[in-house]
Amino acid sequence: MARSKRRGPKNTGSGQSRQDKDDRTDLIEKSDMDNERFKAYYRAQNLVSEEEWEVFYDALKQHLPTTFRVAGSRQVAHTLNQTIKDVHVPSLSDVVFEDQKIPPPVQIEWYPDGLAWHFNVPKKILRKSPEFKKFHSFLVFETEVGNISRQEAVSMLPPLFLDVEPHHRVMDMCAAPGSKTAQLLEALHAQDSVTATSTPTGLLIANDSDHKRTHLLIHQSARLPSPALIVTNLDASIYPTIKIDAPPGPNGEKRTQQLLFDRILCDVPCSGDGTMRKNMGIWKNWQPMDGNGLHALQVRILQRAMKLLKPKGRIVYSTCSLNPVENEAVLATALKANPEFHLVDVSSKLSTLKRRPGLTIWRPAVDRSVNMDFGTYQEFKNSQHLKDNPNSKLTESHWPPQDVERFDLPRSMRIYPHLQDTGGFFVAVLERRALPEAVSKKREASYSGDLPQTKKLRLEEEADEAEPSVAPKTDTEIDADADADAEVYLVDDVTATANSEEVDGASTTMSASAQGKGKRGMKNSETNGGGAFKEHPYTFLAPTDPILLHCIERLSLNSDFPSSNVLVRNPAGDAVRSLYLANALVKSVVENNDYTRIRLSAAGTKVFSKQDGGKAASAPGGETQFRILGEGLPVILPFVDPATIITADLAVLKVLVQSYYPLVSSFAEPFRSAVDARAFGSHVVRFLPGELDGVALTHDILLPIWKSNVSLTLMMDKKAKSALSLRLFGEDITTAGRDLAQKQAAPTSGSATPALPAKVDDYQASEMVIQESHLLDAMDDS
Ligand SMILES: C[S@@+](CC[C@H](N)C(=O)[O-])C[C@H]1O[C@@H](n2cnc3c(N)ncnc32)[C@H](O)[C@@H]1O
Repeated sequence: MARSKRRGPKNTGSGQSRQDKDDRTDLIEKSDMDNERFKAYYRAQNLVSEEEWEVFYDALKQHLPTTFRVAGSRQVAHTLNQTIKDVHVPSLSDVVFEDQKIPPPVQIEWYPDGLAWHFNVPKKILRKSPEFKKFHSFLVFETEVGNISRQEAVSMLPPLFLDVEPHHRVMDMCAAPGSKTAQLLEALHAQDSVTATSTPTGLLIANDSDHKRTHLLIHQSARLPSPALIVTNLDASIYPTIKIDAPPGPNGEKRTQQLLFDRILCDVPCSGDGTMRKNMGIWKNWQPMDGNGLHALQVRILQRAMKLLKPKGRIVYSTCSLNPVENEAVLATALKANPEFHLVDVSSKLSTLKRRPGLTIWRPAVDRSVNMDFGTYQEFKNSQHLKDNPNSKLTESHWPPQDVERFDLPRSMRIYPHLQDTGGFFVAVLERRALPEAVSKKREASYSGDLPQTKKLRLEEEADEAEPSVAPKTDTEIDADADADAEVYLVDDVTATANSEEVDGASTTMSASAQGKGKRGMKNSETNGGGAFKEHPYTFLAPTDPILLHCIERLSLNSDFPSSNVLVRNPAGDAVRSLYLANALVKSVVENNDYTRIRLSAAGTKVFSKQDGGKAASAPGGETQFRILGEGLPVILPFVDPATIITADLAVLKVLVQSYYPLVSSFAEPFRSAVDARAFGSHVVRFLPGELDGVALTHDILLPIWKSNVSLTLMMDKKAKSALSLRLFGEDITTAGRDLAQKQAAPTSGSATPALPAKVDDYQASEMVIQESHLLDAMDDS
């Protein structure tokens, strides 16, 4: 959604605290949910028939149901979904609150495999009904660990239409805060199992021009650690060319080629009026010029995506706006300029999704008073209105083109709130035609050495050669822009999104080049907060690096471990603290590009970390210890020698969940001897399916532990531990959970004593507790 600072609702996405939510100033009475300009504008656009208008308008005023998606790998998701169906739904089916029967959650009909749910229960009931309170805790904890994603139903659509596969090269151009990025990552990792992640051969670049929001994106994506993920912080409308390795030249010389994408998501900044049911401030502030002002940026982002796409590739363009100027008008302009693209008929996909076809007739409003007098741009151009308002930024592109029929705009999809009780949304799927055979052959020849090696081929230019495009900027021009901007990035404290300018009264985004040149009265009220771009460099360790070899040996990784794909991020390029794993394609991107120009915020995923603090940091012999990170384990697991994995049962898991540092001697055999025989440091335990006191573990769970001299620690952060406890034992039996329950039961009793004393061995407890924070807030931006 658009991030207007001047008006409209504050983005209520991730990062907002409960306190903030309670303090919301955009919550308004139903009687105030009315806006004459909105009515006049959209009635005239004929979004729905006259008879349907009232139902449509009334639906915008209704409380939006809570929706969530069961995330994670396919198997984990199905297991958790079954728990919701078999345990939670039955327990919520007979809830009566203040004499009213409260309906349980139901599955969203159109979402594949029934993995998305919605329920409409007021907050008061979530807080007071014991059954819903329990369900709510379950949702909060599972969201925390990444198994559930709270996301608006309609916001789940774009990734579904993108059809991502594990080998795809995927770009999410406007990705923060990242709910759709998470879906795309899941699709890349579709081959993951319950216990281990696959390493996709493709990659996902998640980009956002807002520096702070990019970091939110990194944080969110830690829930699905992936060696295939890159995060960048760039203006998508001038996204630079990314280079990767090409097959070597005839004499073995190194060559590069442009990275072109199979799939691109353009979930562009927009006026966001489809989110009115959630962002109620829009009722007060809506005016038609918001969409007019964003149109040009939306076109530029879509056209840049078109330039970055492979032949036969697919783009999904989406907004949470109802405005045709931000939707069909953008498509028509971009399709006209790029005739090698067409809209795909996706009417048979998600067949139960109720949708309306894209419009072919619309009229922009030319001022705030919703003046819609001009049916064509020509009329507007010759009008007295334009003579009186010579600074109007409205262009031909805001109106339907004369040959509108040729773009198949009805193939795009409009989702209205009254159709299936959701927010409003717009989605379109675009495809690029395949290259003519002659060009494909020429390209292949270029890599097998048939062409002079001096002819460094730009694949993008070849595609253009085959199918001349009338795009407004060439790649070379865009590259030149980006080059010019690179210097600016390093000296100016600015971000693209943060610096809004007024275009016909609308808040919109300046291009990075406009920012750099200090054009047009830039407001700099919100900056990237971090000054110049200050990310550390990325250095791949040599496979012979002693610390890397030490990690491989101590953690018993097999020879398949891609030790040449391990990178570190510090000025010296040494393995001092954290080690990250990237797949081959991510490595190729990192190694072939200039990061004074490309603001690279993250690459790959953190897998090992130095064990911190005092004596715990080094083994009794004094050697430095690295540990497998909890979130890194699924990535590393395929390479861990199975013989080194310790097996245990549910009883062991219960003790490890209940207390921080149980003594090795407190465990029953055979686990005690198995652990006793192990060295000081990081190990992996496989908890086998079984039953304990009526609790069933239905599939293997693999978790990292740390063994010190006499005790063990489960290496999970507190919240992940609580989520596991709730899922397995139906209650939070962790020390933190018990403390909290005690405090809640006796709020005035002062210091709460844990029901089970935590056993602390000779190494300091504080050194052993891992404080890997996760964002509490769910990702609920659309
Ligand atoms: C609709 S939101 C994206 C929501 C996101 N796709 C999700 O599902 O969580 C639009 C995003 O575009 C970003 N943005 C605005 N202008 C941009 C630009 N020129 N280039 C890249 N990102 C931009 C904003 O910071 C915002 O995060």
